[in-house]
Amino acid sequence: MPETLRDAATRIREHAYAPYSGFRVGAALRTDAGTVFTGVNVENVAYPEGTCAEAGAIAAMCAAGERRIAGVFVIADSPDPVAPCGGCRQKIAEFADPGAVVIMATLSGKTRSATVAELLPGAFGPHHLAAR
Ligand SMILES: O=c1ccn([C@H]2C[C@H](O)[C@@H](CO)O2)c(=O)[nH]1
Ligand SMILES: [Zn+2]
Repeated sequence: MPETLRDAATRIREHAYAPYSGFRVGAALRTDAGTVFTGVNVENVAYPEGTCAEAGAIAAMCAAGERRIAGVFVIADSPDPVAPCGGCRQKIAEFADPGAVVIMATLSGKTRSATVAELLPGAFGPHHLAAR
């Protein structure tokens, strides 16, 4: 049986590097072509230099030459389903249709899902640059 996005995100989360927050996050995305890419948060002693799990998965997708996200799964050991930060919402929106679904989950099994448009209403997009 193929690994689900949940399985991939849960497995990769073990590799998160989060010594400062202790909050380990795993992300998995599936592309339009059906490939799965994963990422983890990678913190740094210079705190603002830390990167999110979603950003890692997106970087892996681009490095592999793929560009379209069909769906995202993100998981953490949180009381409520972990929500992508604002920056990650913008990063996901760059490569996903507004209707693409982002599933947010806790290790304990709670989930919530939302479309990209719901996560980032009124998003800044290419149409804002069109007059240039
Ligand atoms: O969706 C999220 C939310 C938070 N974090 C990371 C950033 C930081 O390393 C830690 C605490 O904010 O969790 C992610 O990777 N993805
Ligand atoms: Zn983020």
